[in-house]
Amino acid sequence: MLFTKGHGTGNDFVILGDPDGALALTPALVAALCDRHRGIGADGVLRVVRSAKDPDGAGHAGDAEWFMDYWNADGSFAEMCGNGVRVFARYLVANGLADPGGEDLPVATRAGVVRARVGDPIISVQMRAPEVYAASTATVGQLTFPGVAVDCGNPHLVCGVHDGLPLGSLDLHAAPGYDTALFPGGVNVEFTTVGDPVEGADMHMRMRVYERGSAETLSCGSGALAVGAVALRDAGLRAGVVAVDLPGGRLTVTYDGASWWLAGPAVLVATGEVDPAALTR
Ligand SMILES: N[C@@H](CCC[C@H](N)C(=O)O)C(=O)O
Repeated sequence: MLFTKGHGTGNDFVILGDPDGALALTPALVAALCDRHRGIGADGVLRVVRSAKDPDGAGHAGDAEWFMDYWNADGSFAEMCGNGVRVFARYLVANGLADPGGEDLPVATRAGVVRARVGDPIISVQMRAPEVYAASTATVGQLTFPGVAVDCGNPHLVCGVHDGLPLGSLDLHAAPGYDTALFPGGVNVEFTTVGDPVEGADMHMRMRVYERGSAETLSCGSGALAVGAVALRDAGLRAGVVAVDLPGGRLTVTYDGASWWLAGPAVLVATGEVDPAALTR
């Protein structure tokens, strides 16, 4: 099985080209590929398949020829992956499957069609509008953090960390506690503090994330979008640019009053061949 490895600000993916939908991908195989000791190692898998060749893709395709079939490291599906879309677009262009100089590139996801603008090294994606919809809390050990639920196509809970508590002091080795009635399918939990002003941005946030299905990751694009949406809302801004710093680097969220954009680097680092049978030995 041929694969490509790529990442966006350290959120890393095994990319499997499967244009005609011939690959029998299972949760067990995804988990084995993502295993950092016995497999290739990644936060998730991106299967690159023609929308028309995948039952899920066909239902979400619109004008998008390609469907991002995204799987978390534990073998579960997710509706959206903001870093994944940018890496997916990089893969399409690098492999001659899409024209970098053309119109914004439509990509079908389980949360609908998003549009990528491909630069080097930055790829920007016009994302589905985030919806801030409920107050909730997350717990880490004995600490409880108030937060807000945000729907970015996939579920997020954005929690502010206050009282001078350093983000780095949170123990995110285990999943934070959350309200399972509000998030029956699980949730990605973001912890944020306000950063010092940075040039070119109206706001600057720092965040760490514990991802549903993947544990703590170095970056989460849809999580950054959720954080940007909450930051602008809390500041009473109807548009603006939010720089979001994560352990893996900086993402930029821009709301121009009509559209939401997520921007950051997307890099392919390796190609190779893996023997699926060897993964389970
Ligand atoms: N890292 C991704 C989000 C991946 C999906 C998430 N773990 C979920 O289950 O919703 C991103 O960059 O958005």
